[in-house]
Amino acid sequence: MAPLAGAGAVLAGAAAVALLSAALVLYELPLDAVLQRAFSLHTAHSIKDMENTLPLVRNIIPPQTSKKHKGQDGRIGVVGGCQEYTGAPYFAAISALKVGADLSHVFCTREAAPVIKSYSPELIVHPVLDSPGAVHDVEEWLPRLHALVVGPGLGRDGTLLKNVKGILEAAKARDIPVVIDADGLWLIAQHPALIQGYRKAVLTPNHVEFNRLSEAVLREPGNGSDREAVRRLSQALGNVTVVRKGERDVLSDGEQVLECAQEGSSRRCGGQGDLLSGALGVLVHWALLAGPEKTNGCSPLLLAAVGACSLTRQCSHQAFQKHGRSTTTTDMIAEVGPAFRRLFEA
Ligand SMILES: NC(=O)C1=CN([C@@H]2O[C@H](COP(=O)(O)OP(=O)(O)OC[C@H]3O[C@@H](n4cnc5c(N)ncnc54)[C@H](OP(=O)(O)O)[C@@H]3O)[C@@H](O)[C@H]2O)[C@@H](O)CC1
Ligand SMILES: Nc1ncnc2c1ncn2[C@@H]1O[C@H](COP(=O)(O)OP(=O)(O)OP(=O)(O)O)[C@@H](O)[C@H]1O
Ligand SMILES: [Mg+2]
Repeated sequence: MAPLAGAGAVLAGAAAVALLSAALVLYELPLDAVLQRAFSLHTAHSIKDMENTLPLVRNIIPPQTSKKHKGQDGRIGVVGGCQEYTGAPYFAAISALKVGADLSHVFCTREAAPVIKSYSPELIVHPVLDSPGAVHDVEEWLPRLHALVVGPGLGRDGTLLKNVKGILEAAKARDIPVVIDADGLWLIAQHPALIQGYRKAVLTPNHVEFNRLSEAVLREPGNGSDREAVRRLSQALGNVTVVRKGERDVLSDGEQVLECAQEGSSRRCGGQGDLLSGALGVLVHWALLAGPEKTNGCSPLLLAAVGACSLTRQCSHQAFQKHGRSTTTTDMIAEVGPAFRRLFEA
């Protein structure tokens, strides 16, 4: 059970109010889910403050019918995968499929491709990222993709980062939603203008990545416990959605600040963030497709982020119950289906 869930819980958290100068409302949600919504005084969302968020996430999930064709529920591209890191792009791409995307592509370096292919026949793997024509090669696929997840296992090689810069510019020109994670965030810290004001971007920094971005963009060290810091970073980037992962995930579009404290686990094995970014790729596509009547005026990207954060933590919780200390990200991916059903379809 999440620590703040309690009987009839609709409380104001006084300390948090003081800290945030904001209203903090706790909801008791089904399945022990606790999501806190905290809004800055600069916005007036009092009615929305009272709403639960998970039901809105449920609203954006496309119905499964026999009338659809392959690809309709999502064609996602993951940009990452190099000599050192082949697991991360695999985790992101397979998670996108397990959440419900129909097709999942990986754009990686030549030598990473056979390795990633060998993990799964379900992924479409393009060995293009270190080729001279990388930007052009990926650009050819962009019209067929609904969202890009940029960064898992990318590494920090200068040539690769230059290619990814071009790919990001091409994705923006086509208005394709992008989730930026891991070494993609390293690139953004070097070139914040790349993403400045692009409202279809979500950044998913961990503790270290958040601090690096804060230093680069705000010239201030990120304060890990300060929700305002997440809002400030989002605002400074022109309201790009920021998801700071941690003991609690803090999410902001520069106006609203949400917190996800879904019960996860104490296991901190690598790859959990990659699962989150892949899941988010699909959910961002679904949320944008759903339209305002389904999202009830809430930011679709924030809703998608709430969905991905809750799901990742629920996967962690379920996997840990079965495997304890030996839990790995592969065990969490096996829980995506059951966790999704429990959170969003029960
Ligand atoms: N199987 C695979 O292929 C995987 C590949 N991956 C890929 O690896 C690439 C690099 O990504 P990354 O996240 O390891 O970043 P990086 O800048 O090297 O920092 C790491 C260091 O930061 C610290 N640290 C981290 N969290 C912290 C915290 N909360 N609080 C405090 N400190 C914290 C900690 O340092 P410590 O101080 O413990 O030595 C940690 O060692 C990227 O491409 C990614 O996608 C991963 O996705 C995993 C699975
Ligand atoms: N201290 C914690 N307690 C509970 N859950 C956590 C904690 N830290 C992170 N998480 C959860 O773990 C998941 C991944 O976050 P993390 O900070 O490990 O990302 P990451 O470092 O990018 O992971 P990766 O190893 O994939 O790169 C998120 O769902 C986050 O909510
Ligand atoms: Mg990561």
